[in-house]
Amino acid sequence: MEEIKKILVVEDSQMVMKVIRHVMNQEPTIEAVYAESFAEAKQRYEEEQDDLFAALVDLNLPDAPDGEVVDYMLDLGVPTIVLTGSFDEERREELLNKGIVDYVTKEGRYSYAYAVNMINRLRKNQDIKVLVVEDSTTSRSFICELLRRHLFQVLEAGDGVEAIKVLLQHPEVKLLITDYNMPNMDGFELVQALRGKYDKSDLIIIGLSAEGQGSLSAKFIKNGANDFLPKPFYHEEFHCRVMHNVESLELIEQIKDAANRDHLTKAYNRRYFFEVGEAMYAQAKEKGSPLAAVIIDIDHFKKINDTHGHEVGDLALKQFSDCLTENLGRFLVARAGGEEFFALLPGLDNEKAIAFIDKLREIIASNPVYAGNEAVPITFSAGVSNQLLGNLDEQLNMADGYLYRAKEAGRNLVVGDD
Ligand SMILES: Nc1nc2c(ncn2[C@@H]2O[C@H](COP(=O)(O)OP(=O)(O)OP(=O)(O)O)[C@@H](O)[C@H]2O)c(=O)[nH]1
Repeated sequence: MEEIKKILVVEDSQMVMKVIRHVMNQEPTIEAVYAESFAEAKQRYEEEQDDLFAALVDLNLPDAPDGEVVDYMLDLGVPTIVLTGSFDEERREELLNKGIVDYVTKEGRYSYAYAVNMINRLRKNQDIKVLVVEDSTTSRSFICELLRRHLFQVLEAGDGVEAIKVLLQHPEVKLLITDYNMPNMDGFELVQALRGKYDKSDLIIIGLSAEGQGSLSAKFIKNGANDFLPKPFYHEEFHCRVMHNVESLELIEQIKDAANRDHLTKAYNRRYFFEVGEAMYAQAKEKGSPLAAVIIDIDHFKKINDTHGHEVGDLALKQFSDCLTENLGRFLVARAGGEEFFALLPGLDNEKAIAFIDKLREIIASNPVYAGNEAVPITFSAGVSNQLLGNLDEQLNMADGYLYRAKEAGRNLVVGDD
């Protein structure tokens, strides 16, 4: 389950507070702590500081009429979103320069929903790595500061060559922001080099083009960047562009997950298993390297459903699946259907694969599922085949034959080629 993070909301108007509470209550992963005055905000901060990750504060409070609560939060290093009754261009500029995350005018339900969406964004940003590629240290520091303010994990590189090195060390980077004009390898060369390896939906690239170089923007896109941003830009322009691209990537990931993963357990599904597995099979056959195909089937699963109900059955499937995914981490594992799972273990001969799956059998057998306070033991039987006969289907058929023998022999057993 996702960790719940806390946010401090400071607002003196009862009516506004009611709407915010309502919108916040729809967010299961964020818990709000409320304060109605500056004094109360200080108190809440003292109590909750270790769990707080951001604050949403009203600019004008009866005991802090001039935005003192904003300075207080910023001084403590709390990412702060400001709520204000009226839009004031000068004030907005001043606050953004001070280092607030965002500025939201109280204009109705939509603006509170926007603020909560921004809070959610901050929460998710903490897990996203961004690489900033820019040779000018001033400009690089500025961009990095903007990103850090939005809680991204930020990495830096001074040119394209360095960027490629950083990416190799940190393959989990999701967003790359690159300047055009740089020594050794410029922005276009970098984008071209990266697009050979990373798809647009694996790594977002935003190109920056300097003033007076308008045509560079279009060229960035033509070379494979997801987006561009002409310099100089406003804080909000930059953040909106980043947010828009990150949200698109997350949507694509959701679509990929819906296509590739099983709804209940979130493990890969049968379709994905064959898509990736057939390529692994072909590669093993071509290289003559070992590949173990495993079919894992929970024992007497029907009895769990019949005795404890479908909900406990579902819980057992989820726990079982999580345990498989965790222990088979570097291998391909999928829920083939019902209580049956497939796995492919490249690099392991039959003996090693059996030993590996047998260890997993012991782990599962010693981790019961709980139906209330009652421990319900779970065991599985498995068949393991390393015979690369004709295709992956045939290899799985062999493994299925062994699984049948394991069930026949009394279950809670692993059977392989020997
Ligand atoms: N709760 C729950 N049950 C499921 C799900 N998918 C399949 N099942 C149940 O899994 C059970 C599988 O039963 P069987 O194929 O008879 O196998 P078994 O009881 O595990 O017995 P053996 O495999 O012979 O050890 C059926 O009762 C299905 O209804 C699911 O998503 N959730």
